[in-house]
Amino acid sequence: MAGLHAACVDLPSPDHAASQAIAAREAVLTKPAGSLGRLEELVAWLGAWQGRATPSLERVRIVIFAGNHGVVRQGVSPWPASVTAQMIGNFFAGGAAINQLARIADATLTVIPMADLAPTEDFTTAPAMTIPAFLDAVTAGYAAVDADTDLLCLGEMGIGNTTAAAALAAALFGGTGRDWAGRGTGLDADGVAHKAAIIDIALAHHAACRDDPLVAAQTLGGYEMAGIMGAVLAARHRRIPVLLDGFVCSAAAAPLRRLNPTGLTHTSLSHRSAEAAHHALAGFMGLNPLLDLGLRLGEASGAALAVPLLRAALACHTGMASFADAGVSERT
Ligand SMILES: Cc1cc2ncn([C@H]3O[C@H](COP(=O)(O)O)[C@@H](O)[C@H]3O)c2cc1C
Ligand SMILES: O=C(O)c1cccnc1
Repeated sequence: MAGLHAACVDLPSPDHAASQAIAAREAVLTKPAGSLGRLEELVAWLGAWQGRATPSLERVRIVIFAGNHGVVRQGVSPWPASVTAQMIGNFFAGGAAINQLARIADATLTVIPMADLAPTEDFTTAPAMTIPAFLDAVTAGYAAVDADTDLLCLGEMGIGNTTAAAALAAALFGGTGRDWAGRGTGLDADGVAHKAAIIDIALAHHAACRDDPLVAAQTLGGYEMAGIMGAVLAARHRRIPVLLDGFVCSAAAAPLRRLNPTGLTHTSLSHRSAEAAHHALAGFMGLNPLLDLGLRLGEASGAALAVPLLRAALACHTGMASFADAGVSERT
């Protein structure tokens, strides 16, 4: 854990020369200054992390980490844990939402089943993972990042993982089950109240884990969430920009932000999930979602949907004429 902790604290910075070159070009394009709003910021962000004055979106990769959760036996999801493996089959067959969105995004899709889909321990009674199993999952996530990537989109599949994400968010940012539990895949109000109570039992049982973000992730997270954290860390070390998906993906990355206030500056939050606590979580993490479409799916769907937006931002930046080239008068 000490080695991982050090790796999470010691992080490279963005390439300011690249973002300055992008800002300089942006200033002479045929539009009022700043009129493309966040699209302009996105291009500067891509370039700063890629270390290129002309960012590229040739190699966009989507990676979904999948894992199972012992806490499902507490009745926190309306769906059986078997759906995790069945959906992996669906991903490979091309039948899931993410398959369609990956095609639209012109991105490769990789699905990584974690720990042979063995469930974590039920965290109401024991830590979700042992420390070695947690570190193995983080390492597997780290290794899943191809250095030859222009943009990494992350997502997850794991029945029960909105409960793990809520518990982890509570441990990292405070509050109780009621603050963080949401409907997930379709719980009713009674179901959400039960889920909140289960989270409170876990928080009481593992009170000490609140002091250490990595221990919180090991105790309350899951294998696929540890994989996401490892992938976000690898992307930072390799200076690859990352699009995070929804509530679960955000919670999985959150320990990096708690360990280093700049730990997620190479990430962008693709969307605000309909999972109620995502708005608060994004606020604690200093992330401002790009899209707000009422999605509550996970499986990297929001991240994939934001890729065409980034492509649009980049097309404007690279394709627009300057005032001088187009013969358009500049502001008086
Ligand atoms: C068919 C199906 C496809 C999914 N794709 C993503 N999820 C999403 O729902 C799960 C989390 O919700 P909860 O905590 O309520 O179980 C995760 O697998 C997440 O990726 C799905 C869920 C289902 C049922
Ligand atoms: O936003 C998410 O990550 C999410 C929401 C509901 C179900 N699964 C995932």
